[in-house]
Amino acid sequence: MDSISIRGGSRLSGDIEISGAKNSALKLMAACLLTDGPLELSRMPRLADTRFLGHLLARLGVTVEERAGAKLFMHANTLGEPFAPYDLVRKMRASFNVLGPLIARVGHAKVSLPGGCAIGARPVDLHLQALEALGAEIELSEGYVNAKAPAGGLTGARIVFPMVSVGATEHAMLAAVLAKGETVLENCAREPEIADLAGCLNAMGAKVSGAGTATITIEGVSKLHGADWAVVPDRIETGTYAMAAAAVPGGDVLLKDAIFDHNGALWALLRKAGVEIQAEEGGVRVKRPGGLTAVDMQTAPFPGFPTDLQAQFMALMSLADGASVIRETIFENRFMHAPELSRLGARIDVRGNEAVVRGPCALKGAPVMATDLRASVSLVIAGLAAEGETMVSRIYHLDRGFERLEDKLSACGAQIRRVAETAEN
Ligand SMILES: CC(=O)N[C@H]1[C@@H](OP(=O)(O)OP(=O)(O)OC[C@H]2O[C@@H](n3ccc(=O)[nH]c3=O)[C@H](O)[C@@H]2O)O[C@H](CO)[C@@H](O)[C@@H]1O
Ligand SMILES: C=C(OP(=O)(O)O)C(=O)O
Repeated sequence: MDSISIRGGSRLSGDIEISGAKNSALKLMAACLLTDGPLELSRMPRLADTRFLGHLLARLGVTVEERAGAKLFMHANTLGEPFAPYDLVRKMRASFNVLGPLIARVGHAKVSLPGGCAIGARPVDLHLQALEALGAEIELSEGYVNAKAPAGGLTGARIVFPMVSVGATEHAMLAAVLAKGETVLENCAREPEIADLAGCLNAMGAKVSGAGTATITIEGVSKLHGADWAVVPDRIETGTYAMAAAAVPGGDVLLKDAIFDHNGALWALLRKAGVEIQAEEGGVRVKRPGGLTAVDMQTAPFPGFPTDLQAQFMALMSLADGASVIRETIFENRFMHAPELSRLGARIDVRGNEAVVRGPCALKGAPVMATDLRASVSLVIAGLAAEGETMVSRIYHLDRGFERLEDKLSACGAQIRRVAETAEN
C-alpha cells in the first residue's frame, strides 16, 4: 500500500484545475444502463471509484472505454445477466445505483447491498422504498437485493422521502425516467450532483424537471437515447483545495473551473475565519493573508455545509485562533479523523456528534493513518501546515476520490510525494 509524505510549511501559490465530481460521475455512469445508445462523459475524473464502477458495468455487458481528453465512453447496447456481485459493489456506495436502471430497462436484477466509507450505518431503505413505490417487488436475501418490475414495467408514483437523501433521490430518478406516467418526488436532496444527473438524463431524452429544488417531477418516457455530457466540477475537491490553500499563511490559489455558487456555505465560514474568497473569470481565488479565527460549523444537506468537507474543516480549525464547535448531523460516525489529527498535535474533544477544536495548535509531522476518503485528505491539509514530515498511510482511501492529488498540490509549491510500498517499507 502506498503512502503520502508531506513536508509542511510551504505556502501554496498557483492554479489548481478542478476535476469532474466523483459523486456525480458515478451516478451518470449508472445512467448508461438506461439506453442502448452510447453515453460519452467528458470532464471524467480518473479515480479508483470510477474504475471500479467501470468494471461493474463491463461485468453487466456494457462496453466501457476511457478516451483521451478525460472522456469515458459507455455503450450498453446489449446487457448480460443483471447481476452485481458483492466483490464489485462492496467498495463503494454509488455502485448500488445500478439497481434502479437495471429493473427499469431489463425488468429484474440482483445487486449486492453496498459498501462505501465506514462513516455510519448507511442503510438503503429509502432507495428500496422508492423502487417499491414505482411497482418493483423487492426481496432481501443473503446480502443481496432481488428486484423485479411488474409485467407491464414500472409505473410513476408520488414519493415523499421521510429524510433528505442524495443517493435515494438519484436512485428514484434513475428508475422513474423509464416508468409509465408521472412521478413526483418530494423532500428531495438539492445537491448540484442531482441537477447534473437530471441534465444528463434530459440530454438522453428524459423529461425531468425541478432538479435542484425539493420537488422533482418526472414524465416517464418509453425509451432513452445516447448523449454527450460534461460532469459538473467537483465542489468537494474545490472546497478541499480551498482549505489546503488556507492552511499556510500567504496561500494564493486559483481553483480553475470551480463553480462559486456550489460552495456558498463554505465560503461564508472561510471568510469569517479570515480567508479571502473571490469569484473570478474561470474559477475561484482563495487567499490567506494573515491569521485564522475559529468559527463554528454544522453539516447539513445542500445548500448547507457538506459533510464531505467536515474533516477538512476540522483540520483547518486546528490552525485557527480560538475554539470551534463542529457538529456532524448527516452521519453518526464521521469523526475518525479526530484521533489522527490529534497525533499531529491538534486539540480535539469529541462528544457524540460534536467536536470541539481548540486552536491554534502548533502541528508537528507524524505517521498517521487514513481511515476514510475525506478523513485522509484532512490529514494531508494538516500535514501541509505541520512542521516536519507527515506520512499518511492507507491512501487507497484517498485514491477513491482525489485525482492526481500530489501533482496538483506540488505544482503549487507543496512538498508532497507518493511513497510506493517496497519490500523494505
Ligand atoms: C457516492 C455519493 O454520492 N456519496 C455521497 C452521498 O452519500 P449517500 O447518498 O449515501 O448519502 P445520503 O444523502 O443518502 O445520506 C444521508 C443520510 O440519510 C441516511 N439514509 C440514506 C439512505 C437511506 O436509504 N436511508 C437512510 O437512512 C444516511 O444514513 C445518512 O444519515 O451523499 C452524502 C451526503 O451528502 C455524501 O456524504 C456522500 O459522499
Ligand atoms: C463517503 C463518500 O463516498 P461513498 O458514499 O461512496 O462512501 C464520499 O464521497 O465522501
